[in-house]
Amino acid sequence: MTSASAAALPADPGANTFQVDLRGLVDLLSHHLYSSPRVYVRELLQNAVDAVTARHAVDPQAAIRIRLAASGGRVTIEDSGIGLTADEAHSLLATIGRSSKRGGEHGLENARREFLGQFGIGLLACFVVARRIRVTTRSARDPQAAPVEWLAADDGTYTVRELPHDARREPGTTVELEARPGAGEWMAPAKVEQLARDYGSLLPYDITFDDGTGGEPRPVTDRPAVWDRPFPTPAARRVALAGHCSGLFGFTPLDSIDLDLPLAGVRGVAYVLPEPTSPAHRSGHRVHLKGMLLTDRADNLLPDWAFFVRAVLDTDTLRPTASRENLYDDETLAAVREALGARIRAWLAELAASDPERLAAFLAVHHLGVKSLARHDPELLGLMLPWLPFETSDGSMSLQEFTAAHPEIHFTRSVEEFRQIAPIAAAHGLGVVNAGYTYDADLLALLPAVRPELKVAELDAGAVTERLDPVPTAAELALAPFLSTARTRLQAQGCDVVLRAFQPVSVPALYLDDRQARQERDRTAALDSADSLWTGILGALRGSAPRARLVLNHNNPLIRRIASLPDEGLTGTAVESLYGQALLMSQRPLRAADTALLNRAFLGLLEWATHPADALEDPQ
Ligand SMILES: Nc1ncnc2c1ncn2[C@@H]1O[C@H](COP(=O)(O)OP(=O)(O)OP(=O)(O)O)[C@@H](O)[C@H]1O
Repeated sequence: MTSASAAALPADPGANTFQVDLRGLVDLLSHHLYSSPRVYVRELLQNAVDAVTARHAVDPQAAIRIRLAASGGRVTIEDSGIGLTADEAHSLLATIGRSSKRGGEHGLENARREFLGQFGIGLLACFVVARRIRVTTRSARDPQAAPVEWLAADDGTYTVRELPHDARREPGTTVELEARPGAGEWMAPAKVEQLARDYGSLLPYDITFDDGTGGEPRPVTDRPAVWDRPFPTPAARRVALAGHCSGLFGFTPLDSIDLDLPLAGVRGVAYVLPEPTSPAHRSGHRVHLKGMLLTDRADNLLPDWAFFVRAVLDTDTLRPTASRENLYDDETLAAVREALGARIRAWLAELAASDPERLAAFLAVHHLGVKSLARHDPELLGLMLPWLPFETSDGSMSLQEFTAAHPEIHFTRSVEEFRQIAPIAAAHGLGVVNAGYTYDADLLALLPAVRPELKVAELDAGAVTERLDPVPTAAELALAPFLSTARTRLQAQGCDVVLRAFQPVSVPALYLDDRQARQERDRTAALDSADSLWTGILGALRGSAPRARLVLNHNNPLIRRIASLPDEGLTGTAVESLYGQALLMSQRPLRAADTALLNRAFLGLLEWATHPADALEDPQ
């Protein structure tokens, strides 16, 4: 019996060798490196595939055979690969971190190009589920070498012994695992077959599975990948891809996008999700590395904006992390990510040019994703302008349609502001776009870069007031005393009062302001609570910016009645109430002064309404 740690002899006889506690190491792997014991099936398949690849390089005529079997708490995998001599078994199988696949002039690079394994820890993964591993092997490189049996236990001990020549006549390797107590479920035939298919369906050699019931072995591999299969028509291909997607991801895709980057050795497909999904949601993509499934949860494969697809692909250039469960985030991955993003973007452009109906169906679900993408891509925005929906004062439509009627676009920054102003602005011929939704303000800001003839401006109080019909001079003159009372009353709120006639008649007053007016209000509020130094500075800044305005609607009967009230005190209270109501409708935040005014006006009206009738009569 030999200790695993003793296999690596120190170069200097005086030096000591690290001791490895195999159980501790296996615990570390199973709890901190691998996400699940299931990876042992992948490691077995991977070693068999690599062994066959190595055999093929020295003996291209050799028959290729990889057979996986499971029954009675044991899993066996047999390959017609390169095999091992007794010395190799000592040195490679029992030395953690040693791999034959990094040999040669270009070491690691070589391993990555030709083989799936490279780290020299794969076999250890089997100890996560097995208490004993038995390898019987015969070398193809050294036909004179006897077959070898390597037997290892999870306490870190192993034996190597040579077998008689007829114990194994053909080169190749058989690895047999015996389940650890409690790990039997991972070696149940159905589980092993399912895992083998999941990991190995695209591996480059035919692999079979035998469940030990005496039936025909079943294929594990299913090649070529669906995206590489020939189909009689594009429609037949579409149907096959849709079926593949629902089997793999559980949804029927809206469409599929071929992901083909020959230079980067990437082939695959991105399936468009049929339901809207949050931009914050990161889809898990399935990545195969030289056929072997690396992960079904890759979240760094596509640009963030491509959250509306789930991809499955096979690549031979990207690198795995040591757990072999994710992609190593290096420059190659960044370049591939960008190129895949460009591919998805090109698909969008093709759709816009050739199949508007499908594009419309896609945008009905995923316009948010496309908007997010177009924010940084004026060309794409230009391309999508006829299609991307916006909420406007003329209804939901594309900006292209909207600008045909309104070469000057006014937009509101909040949904509330839009709800309040848009119907009134629209009734007076002003085109307003609601930029309160995600990304819309960014897109409007980018619009002039795409269509320089368009004017885009934030909706301001002045622009709206200008569009509302002025009141005839005679009427305005007659109401001058009322307007003067109203202005005096709202002076302290920093609000002007104007009289206009507008639709709808039911709205008595409109509270309008714009960003500058808001800033001015905030400055005044700060002034009220500032100490004397700041009072001076803030005070010096005050006054030049436009103020908010309360636009009273001369068409509204209530306004006309209030304007002709004989009692100046009651008129003031009514004006304050109108201001408060319009302010509430605008959903602007209330300052302390506004809350005080609302309180005062409300109580004043209650006071008036509940006053005894005789008290209303002239005390004279
Ligand atoms: N079926 C096999 N046939 C021939 N040699 C094998 C076989 N399985 C393992 N080996 C040898 O044992 C070595 C160690 O295997 P192990 O699975 O631990 O690591 P690896 O495959 O080299 O790298 P990784 O940790 O990335 O999987 C391999 O490099 C290979 O030389």
